[in-house]
Amino acid sequence: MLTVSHVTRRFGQKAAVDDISFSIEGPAFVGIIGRSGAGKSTFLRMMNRLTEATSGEIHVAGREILGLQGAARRQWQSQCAMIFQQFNLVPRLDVASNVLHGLLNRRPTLSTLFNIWSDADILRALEILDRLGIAEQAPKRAEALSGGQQQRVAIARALMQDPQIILADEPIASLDPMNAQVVMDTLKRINVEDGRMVIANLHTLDTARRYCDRVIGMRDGRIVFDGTPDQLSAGVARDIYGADASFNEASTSTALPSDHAPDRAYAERMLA
Ligand SMILES: Nc1ncnc2c1ncn2[C@@H]1O[C@H](COP(=O)(O)OP(=O)(O)OP(=O)(O)O)[C@@H](O)[C@H]1O
Repeated sequence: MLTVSHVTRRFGQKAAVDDISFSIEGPAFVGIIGRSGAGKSTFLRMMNRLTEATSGEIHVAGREILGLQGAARRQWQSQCAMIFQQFNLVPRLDVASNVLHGLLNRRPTLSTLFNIWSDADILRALEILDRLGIAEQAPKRAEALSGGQQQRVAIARALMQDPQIILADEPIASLDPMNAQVVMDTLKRINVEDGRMVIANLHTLDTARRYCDRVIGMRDGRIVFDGTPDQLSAGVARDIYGADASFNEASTSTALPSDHAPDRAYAERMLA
């Protein structure tokens, strides 16, 4: 269904994503892991056409999507909804309107600007909120909700687009563990119940292991691991995060050697 072929994105001399290729069959839940700067966000943003690729092709259901322009590009963007770490809601707007903004690419700008929605659209937004367990929040301003609730609103907005693929860029990085679990459970439900592909950049290994069918590890713009969660051994994780052999997932920062401290501290956080 999805084939990524030799995709590269350069910023000046630096390749943020460096000639990556992989395929995904069917509605899998795929996690992308890697240290900060590995190229995870750049890849998701290229898929969604928020960032242009320097070279390469991405085929989805036989259609090349990196070359799409104008209306076709916007249509693709609504078929592959994006969820961000910082939710990207309109804070002062009520929850239901935020969800309805998922239709942005599918209707005239003026209607969106003046918040004019059909009864059918409003009903659908409320049904989605109900499905995600936050229907009672519909009239509240988005900014009044907890982080976990806001991320569920962002997922509801994504579902409003009825996307084939959901791209989630560090969807739980700003959440406490309990809210993180609710959000990941929600994404998993959507993946399993609706058959929508989910590709999520994740910052903790245990989340990748728990929720993903497949994990892709990136380092310096390249894919250095592509396998199932049970193939993701501590040694493989060390390679991905650039930590040395003294490293293990249960280690604490005090157990780490002090040279290259920032890198190790980062790797430790990832491995925790
Ligand atoms: N717009 C840009 N201009 C210049 N360099 C960029 C730009 N966007 C990303 N980069 C660089 O590309 C590399 C990959 O960044 P990217 O954000 O994709 O990594 P990441 O794995 O998502 O990291 P993080 O987890 O911190 O978001 C980094 O070196 C980053 O500085």
